[in-house]
Amino acid sequence: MEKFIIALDQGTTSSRAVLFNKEGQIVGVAQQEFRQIFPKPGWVEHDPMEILNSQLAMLSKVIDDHHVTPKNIAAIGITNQRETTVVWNRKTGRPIFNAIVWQDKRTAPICEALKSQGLEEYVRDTTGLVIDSYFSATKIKWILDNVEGARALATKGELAFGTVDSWLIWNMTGGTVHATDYSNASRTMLYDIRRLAWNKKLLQALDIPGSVLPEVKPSASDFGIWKHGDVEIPIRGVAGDQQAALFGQACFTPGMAKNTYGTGCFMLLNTGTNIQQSKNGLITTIAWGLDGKVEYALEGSVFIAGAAIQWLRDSLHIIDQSKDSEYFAAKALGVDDVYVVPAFAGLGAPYWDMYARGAIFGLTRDTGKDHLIKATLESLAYQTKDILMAMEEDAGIKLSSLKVDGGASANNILMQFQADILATEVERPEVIESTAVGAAYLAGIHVGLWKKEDIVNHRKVQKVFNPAMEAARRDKLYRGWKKAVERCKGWAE
Ligand SMILES: Nc1ncnc2c1ncn2[C@@H]1O[C@H](COP(=O)(O)OP(=O)(O)O)[C@@H](O)[C@H]1O
Ligand SMILES: O=P(O)(O)OC[C@H](O)CO
Repeated sequence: MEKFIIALDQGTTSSRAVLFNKEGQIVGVAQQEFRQIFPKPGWVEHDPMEILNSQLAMLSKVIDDHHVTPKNIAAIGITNQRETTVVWNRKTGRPIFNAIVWQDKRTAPICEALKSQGLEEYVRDTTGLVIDSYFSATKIKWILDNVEGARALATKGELAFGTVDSWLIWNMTGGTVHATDYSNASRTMLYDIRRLAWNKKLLQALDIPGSVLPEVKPSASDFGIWKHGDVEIPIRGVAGDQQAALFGQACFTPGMAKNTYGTGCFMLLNTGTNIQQSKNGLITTIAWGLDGKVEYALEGSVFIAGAAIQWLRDSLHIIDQSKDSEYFAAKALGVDDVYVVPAFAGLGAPYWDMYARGAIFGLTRDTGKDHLIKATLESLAYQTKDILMAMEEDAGIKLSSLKVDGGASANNILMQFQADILATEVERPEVIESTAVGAAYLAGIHVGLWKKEDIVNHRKVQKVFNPAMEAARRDKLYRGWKKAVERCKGWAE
């Protein structure tokens, strides 16, 4: 009997369901974008019901489109935009507020209060993170403090918090399972990544009752059953999207790294069972819990990457589709004077500046749309260079090749510029949906369909981009970028 696995990839801008056959090949994809809500400058929200409905619609669509008999689907794996915070009423099942998205900056004052209590080192040691509005903790507090009646309900144990994986699991299991996995828990700024437990001191500091929290499980384990009519499919794999991509790129051993170009850009380096702390502005995160152990990664998180291309499309209306950026940027090749710093949501690693804001530099009378598009694309590569330099210094290694994936890695001009500006080979696999691959394999491994090593055998390289830029030009360009970043810092303070 033909067996399938479905990965649900709930990203920042779209919900995708990806159907894999037993050979680990993608045989179907259903995808739907959903609304980005920007109520105030610096605020970013999603409607949790839109997240849920679009994700379930894509799950049903991929099954229907490919005429798969549901009983042939061995398991579902879930991977998700991380940190994004949903709080819902356990009795009604309804969210009490919109999801506060990872990019949202409204909780910067709560972060400042934590810093002034001298908690920075404690947070780093315990959770592996820096104090920043990026993570879930301060978003939960904001909802409890600002939604009428929320705190009273929370105190009575009637509210549940979840990252998007938990929200989907809760709904798919009819409100019977309130759970997450280690990789997602490690993004809340409430989870002790050494002791593998929720941290009481941080919960107290933020006045968050422990009763709202989900159970934390290994990334390949039993997350309940999706019942839909007479269809029953087990949910057996869960991981945050960036950790899932690390898994999907088969970065199983310490020293292996990948960089995913989605809405943001996230480079993760496997550090095995070693909890490595960064001296250069990176964070420490749980990669996954598998085979009875937890493994860790160093991460460089860039907040705005593909989102900057969407800004060209949706706000400036100078491209119709993201992929058109390649065509227009090609027309401006050789013109290097313009820089776009897309600090629309502050700056993440290695700068961690919640008050930085975006800017365009180097405009002259002849600057046109093509230059702006090229500079925006290049900003993804410059931000990646910032991260790679920090990571190589932290880990004391020199990457010979960077494994890339995610939507924007399809862009050849960007990938060539990436290789040039890093002076490092860039390797793009045939399947750039590594996130979905990772989630599918976590589920497939748990139901015995695959072994970890199968990913290595199934993974194929599609193209290698070799660095071709002269060192002098590369250094000059990167100096320009650093200068531009300096001028964006602290803008909204
Ligand atoms: N050819 C392309 N060139 C540049 N950016 C692209 C291209 N294709 C997609 N993108 C960008 O990549 C992002 C989508 O990638 P995806 O991996 O689906 O992200 P997410 O999981 O965050 O929703 C969007 O922000 C889009 O603007
Ligand atoms: O939506 P993506 O794929 O850019 O991922 C978002 C990250 O998980 C945020 O930490």
